[in-house]
Amino acid sequence: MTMPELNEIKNVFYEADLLFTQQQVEDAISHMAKDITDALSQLNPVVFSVMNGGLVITGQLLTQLTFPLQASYLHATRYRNSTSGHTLEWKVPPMIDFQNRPVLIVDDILDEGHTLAEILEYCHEQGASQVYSAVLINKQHDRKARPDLVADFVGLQIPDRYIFGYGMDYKGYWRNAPGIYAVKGL
Ligand SMILES: O=P(O)(O)OC[C@H]1O[C@H](OP(=O)(O)OP(=O)(O)O)[C@H](O)[C@@H]1O
Ligand SMILES: Nc1nc2[nH]cnc2c(=O)[nH]1
Repeated sequence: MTMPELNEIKNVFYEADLLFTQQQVEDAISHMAKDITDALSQLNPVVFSVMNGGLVITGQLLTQLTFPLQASYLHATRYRNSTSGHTLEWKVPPMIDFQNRPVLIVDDILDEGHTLAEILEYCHEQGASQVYSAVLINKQHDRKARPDLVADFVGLQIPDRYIFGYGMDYKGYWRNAPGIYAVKGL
């Protein structure tokens, strides 16, 4: 990336609106961990992180889930480093066999929900006994892939803005931002 583009990346961070601080996000993740523990601690689940965005939330959740589980990842993407969605592309399918076992899919954001809906359907088709979903962020608007599409465990609600931080990117950058930020004007 050339310098002017890197300047754009820096400016996006400095001009963004902070929607949730690091402390608020950490509190939300702890609440999710408690609810997930109540629901799944006796079920020996397989937990799949949806790469790339699920990386940070999954890492922080896992150390608060102190019961037997197996953790792995899958990689499905719809946005490909841009700010609008395309068709879902499977880059890495799940690599742990979850036949007749409960599955928990962990992702950063439920926006229109096409990504999550396709992953959940795939897990049902492949023989999971139950399929649960956890997202750090639910984006509030009326463009969901299905009107009834909600995740089982949700950390925070946001308005209809394009956000980054805590695993979510702006043009491939700022997944490392320590809070939830909305891009100015988006
Ligand atoms: O609800 P939707 O409208 O389907 O969007 C949500 C998905 O979009 C992002 O992934 P993206 O495809 O950008 O890949 P990434 O995880 O590598 O950022 C995010 O991590 C979710 O998986
Ligand atoms: N980074 C990021 N990825 C998304 N994928 C779907 N919605 C969003 C969003 O608001 N931000």
